Amino acid sequence: MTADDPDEKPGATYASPPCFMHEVEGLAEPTNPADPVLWADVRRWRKAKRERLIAARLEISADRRAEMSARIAEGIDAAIGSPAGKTVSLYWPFRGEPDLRGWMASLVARGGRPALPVVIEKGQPLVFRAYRPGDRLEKGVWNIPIPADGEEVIPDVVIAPVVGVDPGNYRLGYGGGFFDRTLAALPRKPLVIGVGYEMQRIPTIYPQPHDIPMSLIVTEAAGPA
Ligand SMILES: Nc1nc2c(c(=O)[nH]1)N(C=O)[C@@H](CNc1ccc(C(=O)N[C@@H](CCC(=O)O)C(=O)O)cc1)CN2
Ligand SMILES: Nc1ncnc2c1ncn2[C@@H]1O[C@H](COP(=O)(O)OP(=O)(O)OP(=O)(O)O)[C@@H](O)[C@H]1O
Repeated sequence: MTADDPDEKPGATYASPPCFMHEVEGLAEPTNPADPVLWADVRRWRKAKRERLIAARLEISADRRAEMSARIAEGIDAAIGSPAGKTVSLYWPFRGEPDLRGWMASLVARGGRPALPVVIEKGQPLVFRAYRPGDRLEKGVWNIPIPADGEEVIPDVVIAPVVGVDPGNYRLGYGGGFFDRTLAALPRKPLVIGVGYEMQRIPTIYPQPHDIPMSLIVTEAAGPA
């Protein structure tokens, strides 16, 4: 492995990696939150991994992304069955995420209740607002469109777009910690479906104590796993 290896592990960019880093790889237990040095390494590694994964995702053609989004929508249907009466949080796609807005319309047609996540404040949990295609949107944090008027709801199902995902169903997101913080704070845990492309699967995100695994993952290749 060289310092340029895209799969380098945390610390690998140093001439002398911190001596404990070899213990991280393959570690089944969450690492120690009280160890700030280790977390600093993981955070640095995640930032670099995130950037590479987002760049790779944006290189996929829009047509191919649309095809994969359609397969993912089928996989979600297979996973949740009838959505009638269920509140399902989706997301407004950005940075090449699967576009499930067509599926959102079919959700409404089948009696489901879509919602979108809203960042109220950095460092705080997300809230979810009811949203149906055509409802008024406004610009939220990072310019992500959010429902302007929707009532606040608690979702039964949360569809979470991943930047990366590992075999333990741990999600690498954009680095705000929003989904983890939100799941930790919700009164009842929803079914959390991570969605992404096969190319976003990675061997580990180096899960930390704050990382909450998703219930299942749906990609273009396979249904629920
Ligand atoms: N489409 C979509 N909407 C979503 C999410 C998502 O993952 N996808 N979210 C899921 O959580 C929330 C937004 N989360 C975000 C978290 C961080 C950044 C962001 O730009 N972060 C900085 C770095 C932050 C840091 O490292 O401290 C950046 O990339 O420059 C953007 C959105 C709610 N809405
Ligand atoms: N339940 C929580 N309580 C307090 N802080 C948290 C919680 N969950 C995550 N965080 C903090 O959020 C920050 C970012 O976490 P992480 O790298 O896991 O983000 P992410 O999952 O990639 O981002 P996102 O969910 O926004 O897409 C970390 O500093 C972490 O400590």
